[in-house]
Amino acid sequence: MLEFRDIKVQLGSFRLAADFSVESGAKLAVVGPSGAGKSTLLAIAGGFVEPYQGSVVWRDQLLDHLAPGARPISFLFQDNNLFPHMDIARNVGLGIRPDLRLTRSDKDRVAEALIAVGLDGLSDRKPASLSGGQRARVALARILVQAAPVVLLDEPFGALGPAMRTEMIALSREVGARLGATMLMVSHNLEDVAGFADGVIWVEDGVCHAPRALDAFLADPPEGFVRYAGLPR
Ligand SMILES: Nc1ncnc2c1ncn2[C@@H]1O[C@H](COP(=O)(O)OP(=O)(O)OP(=O)(O)O)[C@@H](O)[C@H]1O
Repeated sequence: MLEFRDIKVQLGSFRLAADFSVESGAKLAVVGPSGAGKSTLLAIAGGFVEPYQGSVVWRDQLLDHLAPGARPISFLFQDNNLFPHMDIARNVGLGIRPDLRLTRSDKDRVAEALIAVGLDGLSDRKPASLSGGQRARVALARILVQAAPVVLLDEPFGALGPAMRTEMIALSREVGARLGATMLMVSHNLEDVAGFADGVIWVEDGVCHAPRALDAFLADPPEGFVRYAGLPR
């Protein structure tokens, strides 16, 4: 279980509270108006934003004093975080060892991950020579080799067209299933949310609300979501 235990943060005049837990293996969408604090919630879990109160807990272990790199968490951002001067295999290998001193078995893992995301045969290419969708696959291959039990995705496929986004959402779920990972994805795209998530964390007015099952959330959404999504009342 991933717990946000009575968390409170303040960034300038912006305040955010979170007090709930996420079941292991859950796939949740983090949804809310622009500026509500969705990215901030992920940053709290990742250790990039420090709460002035409360704790982040993973499987009963307090993460508060761990640096971001020491937490059991992988991140996927829209820019995919790829290094332009390194080929695809090295970009993925960084997920195993940042100094890239890869053993034979590490290299095998990289090759397997590239096959799993559909990039077999492209390991020597540089990111600039790939399409946006292929770059997203590289980032997902890195998530696979990192094998962290928690994966946080912040509007990861916002720059892709609709069909490619749908494909990448499905692949993300597949990657998550292979790892048995707990996943939180920030998205403004309700089709992506429906394709990805079993549940929703609604963020509004300084509060990250406890996850609710997607069906229950959509059947009885908060008033703010009705406005946000432009749903008929
Ligand atoms: N380092 C910071 N210092 C001051 N304010 C900050 C800082 N980081 C974020 N904020 C503020 O916190 C609020 C929440 O930002 P956040 O990026 O979490 O929102 P979001 O819901 O992810 O928005 P969007 O959907 O537009 O990406 C915003 O008002 C933002 O300006």
